[in-house]
Amino acid sequence: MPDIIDQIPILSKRNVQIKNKDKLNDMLLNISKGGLKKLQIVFDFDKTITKQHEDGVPHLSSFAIFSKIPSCLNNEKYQETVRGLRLKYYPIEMDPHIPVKDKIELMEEWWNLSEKAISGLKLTQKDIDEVCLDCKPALREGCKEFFSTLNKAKVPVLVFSAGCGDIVLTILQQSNVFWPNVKVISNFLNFHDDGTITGFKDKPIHVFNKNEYAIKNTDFYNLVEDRNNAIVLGDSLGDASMAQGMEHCQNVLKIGFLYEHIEDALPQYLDTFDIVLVDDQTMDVPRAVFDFIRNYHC
Ligand SMILES: Nc1nc2c(ncn2[C@@H]2O[C@H](COP(=O)(O)O)[C@@H](O)[C@H]2O)c(=O)[nH]1
Ligand SMILES: [Mg+2]
Repeated sequence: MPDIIDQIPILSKRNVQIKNKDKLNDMLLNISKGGLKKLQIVFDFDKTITKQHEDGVPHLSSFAIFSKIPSCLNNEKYQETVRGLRLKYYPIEMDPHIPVKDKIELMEEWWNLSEKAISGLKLTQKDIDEVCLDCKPALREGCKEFFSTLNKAKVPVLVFSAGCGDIVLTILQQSNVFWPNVKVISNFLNFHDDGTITGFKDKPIHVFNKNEYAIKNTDFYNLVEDRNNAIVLGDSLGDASMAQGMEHCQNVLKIGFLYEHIEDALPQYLDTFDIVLVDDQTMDVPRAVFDFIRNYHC
């Protein structure tokens, strides 16, 4: 069996952690044999397409960016509510000692209360455009090049986010990475004619239900029906299940970006992701894996 991992030098870097090299080797071989015509890529957005931190300063999530829109910023009640929610629920989301099954109900609570908090706010797409330009969240180094390569290679890309879909889409557009091959599934806002938010367009997508329920019967699902290999990239444990809704996928390579609680969280990340990137704010490893698949000749 050819040793694929050794043929991708970057996988030997110190911050690249792999629990089961044989499994990864098989996965890389099968995906490479399938080639690009059988491949699809699913990205989480917050702290996956965007960086987790910039010189140690944590990056804003799409909901945090949303809350900086003037009509949100000046709404004391809204600010107090979302600040309190984030203080209560974010530590739970990231706590490596709380089992995922115990987090699900709490994340549902967070997203339902978030939806309640934003209902009644009044804003326009211009507000969203401006706050994204002001906050200008940094994409991971190499992300723009990676998205351009995937577009040229006609590989379908899904950006699957439990964040605020209107913010996510606007950032992708402003960053010039919203290519024709890219689809977004996220919590898009529903508006009254007068610009008042009535809630999310669909059932809330939180970090632990980004799977089949949200992906079935979408444009993306129909687009990738004959693509049975996937690469899934995320920063939260729940992101590893993003391709769960595509049961036709035979090989799902999961790449996890770990930055918080590294020591405590690493064992769980190694059990969940095939490749764990410790404090890596680039797309270097995913691009090297993709290049290997693209150039593979059996
Ligand atoms: N500052 C806030 N962050 C929030 C809120 N609700 C969720 N979140 C964060 O968003 C990401 C999900 O986005 P994804 O693109 O990574 O799926 C999640 O990790 C939460 O921490 C909120 O109300 N305020
Ligand atoms: Mg994320």
